[in-house]
Amino acid sequence: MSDDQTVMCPGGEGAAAITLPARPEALRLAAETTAVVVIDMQNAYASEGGYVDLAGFDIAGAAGTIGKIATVLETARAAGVQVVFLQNGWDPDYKEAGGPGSPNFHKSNALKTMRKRPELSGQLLARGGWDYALVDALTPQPGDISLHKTRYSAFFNSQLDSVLRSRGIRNIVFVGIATNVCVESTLRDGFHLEYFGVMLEDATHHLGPPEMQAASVYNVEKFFGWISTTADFCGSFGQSPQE
Ligand SMILES: C/C(=C/NC(N)=O)C(=O)O
Repeated sequence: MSDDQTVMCPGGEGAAAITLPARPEALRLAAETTAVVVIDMQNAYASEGGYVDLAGFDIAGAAGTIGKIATVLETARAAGVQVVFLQNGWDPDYKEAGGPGSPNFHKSNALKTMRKRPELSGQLLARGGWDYALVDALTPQPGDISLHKTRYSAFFNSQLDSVLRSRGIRNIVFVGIATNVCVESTLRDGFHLEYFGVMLEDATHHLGPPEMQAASVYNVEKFFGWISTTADFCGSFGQSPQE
C-alpha cells in the first residue's frame, strides 16, 4: 500500500523490494521491474569539441555527471536492474533528421550549426562518427541494451517502450544529458505511457542557464515523477539482494 510518505511502484510489493528515498515521496521499487535509462551520454553532449560545445553551450558541468552515472550503472548491474543506453542522432546523410517540413530541421542546434559551418556536415550526431559515440567511460556491458533515437523523446519512434514493456519494466530511473531537453521529454512521455519516472538530479546535466536544471527538477517533482540522487540510488539498490 502507498501512504503519504511512500509510493508503491509496480512490482514493489515483493520481499526483495527496496525503498528509494525520493522527493516528494520515497518509492518502493523492485530490481526486476525497474530500468536505469541513460540518455545520450555521447561525445556530442559531454565532450569538448562535441556538438553542444561547438554550438556554443557551456558544457563545463557535463563531465561531472560521467562519474556519477558510472557509479549508478555499477550498482544497477550488481542489483539486477536493467541498464538501457540511448544514443541520439541520424544517418550520415541526415535523412532521419527531417527536411524543412520538420520542426526538427528548424530547431535542432546540430543541424543549424552544420548549416552555418558546412565543413562540419556529416560529423555532428551522425551514426558511426565520434560525435555520436558514447563517452569512453560509459561503454555498454554485456546484458545492457543499446537503442537509437532520432528526436528528443526516447519514446518517439524508438524501441524503448516495447523493450521495457516486454520485460515487465514499469519504473525508470533517468540519468544523462540534457535534463531540460531529452531527459525531461522522455520522462514526460513515459508518464503518459504509465511509467513511474525518477530522475537522479546529480547524474543529469542541463543545457542553458542553471535555472533550466532547477525548472526541470521542479517540473518532475511537482508534476511528472520523482527526484532522487546517486547516493540514495546506490544506498538503496546497493543493499538489494540479487536472486
Ligand atoms: C538540444 C539537444 C538536446 N539533446 C539532449 N540529449 O537533451 C539536441 O539534441 O539538439
